[in-house]
Amino acid sequence: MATKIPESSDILRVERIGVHSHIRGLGLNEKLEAREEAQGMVGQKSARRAAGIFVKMVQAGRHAGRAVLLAGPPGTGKTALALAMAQTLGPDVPFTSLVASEVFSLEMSKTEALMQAFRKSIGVRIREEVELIRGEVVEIQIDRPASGVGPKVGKITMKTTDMETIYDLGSKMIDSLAREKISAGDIISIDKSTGKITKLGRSYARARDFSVSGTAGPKYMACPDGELQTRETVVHSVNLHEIDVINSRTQGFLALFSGDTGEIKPEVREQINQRVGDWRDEGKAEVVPGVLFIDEVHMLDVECFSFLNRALESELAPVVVMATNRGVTHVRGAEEGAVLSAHGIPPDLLERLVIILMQPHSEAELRAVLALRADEEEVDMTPAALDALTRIAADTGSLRYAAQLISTASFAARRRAAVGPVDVQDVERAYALFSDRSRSVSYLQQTGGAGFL
Ligand SMILES: Nc1ncnc2c1ncn2[C@@H]1O[C@H](COP(=O)(O)OP(=O)(O)OP(=O)(O)O)[C@@H](O)[C@H]1O
Repeated sequence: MATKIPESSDILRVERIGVHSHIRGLGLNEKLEAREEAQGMVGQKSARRAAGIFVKMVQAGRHAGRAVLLAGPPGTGKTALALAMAQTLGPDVPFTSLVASEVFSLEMSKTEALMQAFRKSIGVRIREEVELIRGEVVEIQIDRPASGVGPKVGKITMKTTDMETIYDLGSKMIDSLAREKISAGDIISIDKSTGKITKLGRSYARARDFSVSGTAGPKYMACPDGELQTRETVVHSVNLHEIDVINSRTQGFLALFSGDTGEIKPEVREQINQRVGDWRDEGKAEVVPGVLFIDEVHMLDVECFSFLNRALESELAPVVVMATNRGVTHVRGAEEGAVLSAHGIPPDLLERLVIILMQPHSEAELRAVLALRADEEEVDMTPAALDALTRIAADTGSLRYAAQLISTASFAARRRAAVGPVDVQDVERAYALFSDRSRSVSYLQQTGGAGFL
């Protein structure tokens, strides 16, 4: 089987991490101690340190068979911490986030859903050697056929500071050059095997041609030196699931766009594992474990837990980070009369878990997180407005709710044509417009709405 590699630019990655976009890592120093605020993380110092130590174990390849359980009340930043672990592992490391109940609602078996989530969380860096022609365009000459019909032909002259060469052009290359609007003075690279043309910039020698001020001009650069033909190693970062889907006859890569990948045959996965293993042995690819975050893990059932137990042992396993806010509860799907278990997780899986406790945020921490979010959303706020938001976060017990009010308050400020930063009145307006959970529940209770609370 000739294994196809998906091109990362072709693939739509839908990651639900917009609200966590300010997080860039665990914010630890060289001794793995947490700084008060760093890389977008605030507080949770002992949890961050513990997560950092686990990441070190992963980097040393010593995490097989183990997983992390983050235990703490809602809104303590469990997702944020799991994402920070992924980012500490590397910039192109996959992060997959899943709420346990999702595995029951997809149009596939729950173990297949988990398997796909596992494979989405394993990154493969594929190295490819490409031959390039890179230099400055001296001249493009296009010859129309004398008869007026038939394909166009032409020549392109390219140079570096050390050499100059003329290459023949076929009609396809002529079209690509026209499409990319390549002209003399441009610095380009051409992939020899695919013919892909990339415009890198424009030669300094041509800087005078574009002296019109106020227009966003091209990027000027020096004419390259050395040989025109060079070899370069490019790295494609993909995940195992993407390779599975693209090589699965019944799915094809279009399924990656719709997300409707259906079930994938075990034989396809076995072949991919084999092929990726070969690439790894040949030094062509590197397998990098990413992070699979499973929120509300107590919602999984025994069948899912036994799948996890087995999958954690496999050679290709991501870092599994589970989260729960439950104490002792029943394991779902266990036989009648089954014993209660800590966090609703069966004891055999519990034994494999490293448990990290998450503490509720202090007011100062809530304020710091909200300030980071305002910064991230490029919303300027007065200190008093930030204080008001902090109070809302503390009183409603929902940092997420308070964070959501940032953009609404900013909108309110624009509506009143405010010239300065977002102020308390805008926060109040946003708070009045959009209810938090406890206000909406008490409203429904007062008006006779049905409820289970
Ligand atoms: N310790 C933290 N440092 C930085 N940002 C945080 C921290 N904790 C939470 N946040 C951010 O605060 C916002 C609200 O988070 P929320 O409390 O919903 O976090 P979460 O990670 O989804 O929590 P949980 O999974 O525990 O419910 C998010 O943008 C999140 O990234």
